[in-house]
Amino acid sequence: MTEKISKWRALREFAAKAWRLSMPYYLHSEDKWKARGLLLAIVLLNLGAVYMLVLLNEWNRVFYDALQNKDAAVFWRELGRFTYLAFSFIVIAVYRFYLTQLLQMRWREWMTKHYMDRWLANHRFYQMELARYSREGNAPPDNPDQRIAEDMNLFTSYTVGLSMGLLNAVVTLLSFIGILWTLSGSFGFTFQGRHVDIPGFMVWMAVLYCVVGSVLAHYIGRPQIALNFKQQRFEADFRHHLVRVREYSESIALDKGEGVERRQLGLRFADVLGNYLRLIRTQKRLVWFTNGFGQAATVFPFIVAAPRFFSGAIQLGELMQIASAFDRVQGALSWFVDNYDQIAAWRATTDRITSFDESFAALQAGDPATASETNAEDAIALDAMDLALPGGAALLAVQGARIAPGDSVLVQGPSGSGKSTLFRGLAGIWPWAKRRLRLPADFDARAMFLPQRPYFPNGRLRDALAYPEPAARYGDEELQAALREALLPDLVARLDDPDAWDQKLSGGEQQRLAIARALLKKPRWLFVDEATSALDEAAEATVYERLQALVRAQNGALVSIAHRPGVAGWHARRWVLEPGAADGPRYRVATG
Ligand SMILES: Nc1ncnc2c1ncn2[C@@H]1O[C@H](COP(=O)(O)OP(=O)(O)OP(=O)(O)O)[C@@H](O)[C@H]1O
Repeated sequence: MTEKISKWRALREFAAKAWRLSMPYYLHSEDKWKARGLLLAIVLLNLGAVYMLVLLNEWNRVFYDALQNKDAAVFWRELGRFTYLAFSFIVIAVYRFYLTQLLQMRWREWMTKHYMDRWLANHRFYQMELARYSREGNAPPDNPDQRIAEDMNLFTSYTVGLSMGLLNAVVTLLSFIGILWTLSGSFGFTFQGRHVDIPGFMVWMAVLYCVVGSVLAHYIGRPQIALNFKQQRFEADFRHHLVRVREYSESIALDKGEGVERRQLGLRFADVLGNYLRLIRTQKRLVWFTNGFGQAATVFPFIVAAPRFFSGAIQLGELMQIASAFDRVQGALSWFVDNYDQIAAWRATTDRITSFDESFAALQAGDPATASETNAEDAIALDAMDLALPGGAALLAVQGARIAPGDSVLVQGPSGSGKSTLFRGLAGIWPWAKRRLRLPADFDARAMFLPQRPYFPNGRLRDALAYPEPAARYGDEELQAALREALLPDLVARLDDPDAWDQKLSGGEQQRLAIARALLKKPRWLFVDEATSALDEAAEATVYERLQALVRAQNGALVSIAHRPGVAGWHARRWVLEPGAADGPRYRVATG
C-alpha cells in the first residue's frame, strides 16, 4: 500500500516538475503568443486526424458490405470517397508533423537561451564547477554542457510529442468507444440459473486487454527509467574525459600519460557499454511483450466477434468495422505500453533539468557573498573579508586593509595560503566569502585581474587580445602598440591570423599576450597574480615598469602576487599572509 502511495507521489512529482519546466515558455516568454498559436493549431490538427479516422471506420462498413453483396456500383463509389478521405488524412498528417517540429524547435531555442543566460550569469558556471569537486552535501548536476545541448532538446520534443500523443489517444478512445459500444451488441450468459447480459461487450474486452497489457508493460519496462538516467551520465562522462585528453594533449604526451588515459577512457567506456547492455536487455523484454501484444490484438477482436458473424447477427462490413474500431480503441488504450520507452526517457530528462534548475536556485540563495558597497572615497577599503574553503574551513581573514590611488602592493605568503583566493574574493567570484567591502565607483568597469592561466578564445589574434570586448573597439595601431609594449613584436603582423592561441603560444608568450591585453585596456585597478612567472627577469622588469607607468597614468593602483624577489622592487607596500590563531582562519593578512 505504502509502495503504491509513493508511486503515485512520484508520478505527481514528475507531473509537477514537467509542468514547472514547461510553463514559463507558454505563460511568460516573449514567444508565448506564437507558441500558443502553434499549440492550438497542432491540437486542432490532432482532432482533425481523429475525425478522419472515424470517417474511415464508417467507410469500412459500407465498403466491405459492398464486397459481400458483390455491389460493384457502391464499390467504385466508395473507392472514390476513399481517395478524398485519404488525401485529407495525408494533408493533416503532414502539417501535424511540420507544425509539431516547429513548435519543438522554437521551444528548444527559448529554453536553451534561457538556461545559457542563467548558467553564465553571476559566475554560476564557475561556481558550479567549484562546488562539484567540493565535498559539500549536494553537488551540482554533472555535465552542464549536456544539460544545455541535449536535455533541452529531449525535454521539448518528448513533452510536445508525448502530450500530443496522449491527447490523440484520449480523443480516439472517446470517439471509438462509442462506435464500438454501439456495434458490440451484448453478451449474454446464464450464471447460477440467472441470465446475465453484458452490454458493450467488445468495449469491455478491449479495456481488459489493455489494462492487462499496460500493467505487464509497466512491470517489465520499469528498470528502464533508472538505466536511461545512468546511460546519459555515463555517455557524458566518457565524452568529457575525451575532451580533457584533447585539451591537455601536450601535458599528457610529455608525461607519457597515454596508458593511464587509455585505461581511464576504457573504464568510462565500459560503464557506457555495461549500462547499455542492461538497458537493451530490459528493452528486449519489452519488445517481446509489445510485439506479442500487438500481434494478438490483430486477431483478438475477430475471435471475440466471430460467433455473432457466423450466427448471422452481423454482416462482413460490421465485422470489419468492429475490428477496425477495436483496433483504434486498443491502440488508444495501449498508448502507455507503446510509449513506455519514451516516457521513461522523458522522466529521466525532466529529472536532470530539474536538478540543474535547483542548483541554480541554491547558488542564487548564496549570492549575498558578493555584496559590497560603493565607497564615498576613491579607494578600495577591505573592512572585513573572511574567505573559506568549499568544505567550510576558514582559510583567510583580512581586516582594515586599504588600496588607494598611487598604491603598489605586493601580496606574499606561502603557497596555498590563499593569495589567489584573496583576489577571487575581491573580484566577487568566490562563493565562500563574507565580504564587507567598499569599492570605488569605477571598480566594476576599471578593475582588471590577470590570472596565472589567462584564457584566449580560438580565432583571430585581435579577438584574443581584445577579449571579452569586441576587437572592433580598438584600432590596428592600438592593438599593435600593446603587442609591442608587451614584448611581442613578432605577433604584430599576425593580428588577423586565426589560431588556437593557448596551444600555439609558449607559456611566457601567453603571459605577455595577457599583459598586452592590460596595456590595451588601461585598467585603473590592476591585480596581477603570478602573471609574469614564465618571463625571464629582464623581461619581467620591463613589463613591470610598463604596468607601473600604466596605473600611474590612470591614477590607479597595482596589486601583485609574486614569489620572485625582483618583483618586490616595483612595489612600495607589502601584504603578508601569516598563520592565524589556532581557533581562527588558517591565515590572516598583515598589511603594511
Ligand atoms: N576549487 C577549490 N576547491 C577546493 N579547494 C580549493 C579550491 N581552490 C583553491 N583551494 C584551496 O584553497 C587554498 C588556497 O588556494 P590559493 O590558490 O588561493 O593559494 P595561493 O596562496 O594562491 O597558492 P600559490 O602560491 O601556490 O598559487 C589551497 O589550499 C587550495 O588547495
